Amino acid sequence: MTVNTAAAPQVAPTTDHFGARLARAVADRGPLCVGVDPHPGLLDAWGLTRDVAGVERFARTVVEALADRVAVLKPQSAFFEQYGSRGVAVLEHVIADARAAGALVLNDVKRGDIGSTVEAYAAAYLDPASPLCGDAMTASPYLGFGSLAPLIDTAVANGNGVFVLGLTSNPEGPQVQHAVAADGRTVAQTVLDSVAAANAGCVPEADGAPYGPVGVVVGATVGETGHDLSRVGGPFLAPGLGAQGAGAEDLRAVFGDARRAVLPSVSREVLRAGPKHSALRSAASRAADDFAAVLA
Ligand SMILES: O=c1ccn([C@@H]2O[C@H](COP(=O)(O)O)[C@@H](O)[C@H]2O)c(=O)[nH]1
Repeated sequence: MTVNTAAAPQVAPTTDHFGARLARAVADRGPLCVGVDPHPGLLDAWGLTRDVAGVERFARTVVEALADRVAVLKPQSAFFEQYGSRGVAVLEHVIADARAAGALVLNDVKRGDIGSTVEAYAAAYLDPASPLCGDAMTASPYLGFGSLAPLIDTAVANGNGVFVLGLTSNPEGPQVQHAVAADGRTVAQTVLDSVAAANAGCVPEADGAPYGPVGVVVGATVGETGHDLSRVGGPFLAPGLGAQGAGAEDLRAVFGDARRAVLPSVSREVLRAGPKHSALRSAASRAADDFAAVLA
């Protein structure tokens, strides 16, 4: 199936769509997304070694503590890739174990390239034949939104999702994302509008899914930017909470009425409570309560 990102992709009728799975997970568990980011500093703090064994112990602990209770786990691929093939093998287990325990897995890989290469990324992260396949992945639209068509196509065909970088949480983001394109829109607004077009018609009424398969990353740190978030039709991933300085109230300022579709995402804020399962669970539960008051 070929997806024209300017028009609505055809939805495979027999698939359990990402939007429907996400809606169920959020209804059962709340919208919190917790990152699995085995930072070297966190390995030290947990008394683990800075090697693949330490990363494996760390990631296994996070999955054991949280995969049966949070809606989404988001492994940060970079922290696994830095250990080469053995690190990637750990990531494969994290994905399988987290999904088996009921969490949706969002692979934070931020991939983007020319379309023919993007096809291979789609096969790696969105096709169930791959051991790295999760429920969704992050993607960079800065080779042009249309270059992501193979990702969206593969996601839709397999009932998975893609989260496209829109307004990232880092201070350097606005240099590119706030730049004004020839038609007067910012680069970020063109991304938001392209996501809206890709999602249009992709919300299968029968599933009652409130989300299309294409989400957007909008950092909780970005403040009121004047971008129109109202027509996206997919979920928002909101990193930048906790360690990067944003708090629950920032979600209201950044997302306004769109905040009901937000998945607040925290990594270090929860992970530094470890390694005890009970402490990780308490930290995740505190964060969830904090955000719920604003997102309800
Ligand atoms: O705009 C973005 C996109 C992705 N991230 C990723 O989220 C986590 C944030 O970690 P914290 O410890 O909660 O700061 C990390 O994996 C980033 O690569 C982001 O921060 N901002």
